[in-house]
Amino acid sequence: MIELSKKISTIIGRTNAEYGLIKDGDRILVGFSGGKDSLTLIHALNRIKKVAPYKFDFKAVTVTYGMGEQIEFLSNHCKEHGIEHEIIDTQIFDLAGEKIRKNSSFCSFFSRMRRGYLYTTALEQGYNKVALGHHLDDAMESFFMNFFYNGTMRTMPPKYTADNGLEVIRPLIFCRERQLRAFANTNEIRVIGDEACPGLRFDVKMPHARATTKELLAKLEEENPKIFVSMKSAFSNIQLPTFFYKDLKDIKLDIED
Ligand SMILES: Nc1ncnc2c1ncn2[C@@H]1O[C@H](COP(=O)(O)OP(=O)(O)OP(=O)(O)O)[C@@H](O)[C@H]1O
Repeated sequence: MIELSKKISTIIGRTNAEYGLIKDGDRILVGFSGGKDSLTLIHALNRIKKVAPYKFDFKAVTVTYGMGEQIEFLSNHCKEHGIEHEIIDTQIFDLAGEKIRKNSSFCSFFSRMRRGYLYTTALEQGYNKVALGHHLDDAMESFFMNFFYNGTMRTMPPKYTADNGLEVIRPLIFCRERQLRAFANTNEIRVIGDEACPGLRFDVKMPHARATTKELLAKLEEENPKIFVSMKSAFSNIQLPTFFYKDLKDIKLDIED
């Protein structure tokens, strides 16, 4: 029996209600890497499916990169818990070797390619939503990485509509990473960790921006335990006219990288 903490259930329930993430009749394709985040996501959706007054379907989909990944245990895990699972085998890894220039960001390359496969599968199989396992730490790290290194202020919305019409939802966006780690540990479920990151197999320097940003935020949180509460509320309290725009019409509205 899977134990999902009251805290996680409450946060996801509230996010779902406030942002209208899951609706009656939805068919949701869930990106399931096998990591602790998307693992929590599939179990949270399984729980909601059992108790919600509305009906929806979901399927966990794992994209492999053609690196000889051994992930049958993920299918077994899903089967054990009555969760539909599909593995999409790709050759993204080979393609990456040709496409990625030394020191360019392979993380975003893999993420874009993977998203392409998830979208195509969702559209081909009649799913209307794609769910991803990003959490609050991801949103904050992404914001500060963009702010410090890419000269832009952007993060990850709980819900948006992609150009192809699919709605992308992030039910865990207000959960803290440590809560998701605790979920996997408490339930003693085998997860795939950072060692599976395809970037580790390339002869290039790993990008340090994420690690540096993570450390910085952890240090700041030690000094100010409420920092994530403040950052979270700042994300829906943006005072645009106080920035350096000559004309607010210049604001870009693209959501995806
Ligand atoms: N190989 C994959 N196949 C399908 N979906 C994936 C895959 N890798 C990542 N995703 C989806 O994209 C989300 C964000 O990916 P990212 O690589 O940032 O994962 P993460 O922060 O390590 O999370 P997780 O613990 O779920 O792996 C994941 O939570 C998952 O929903």
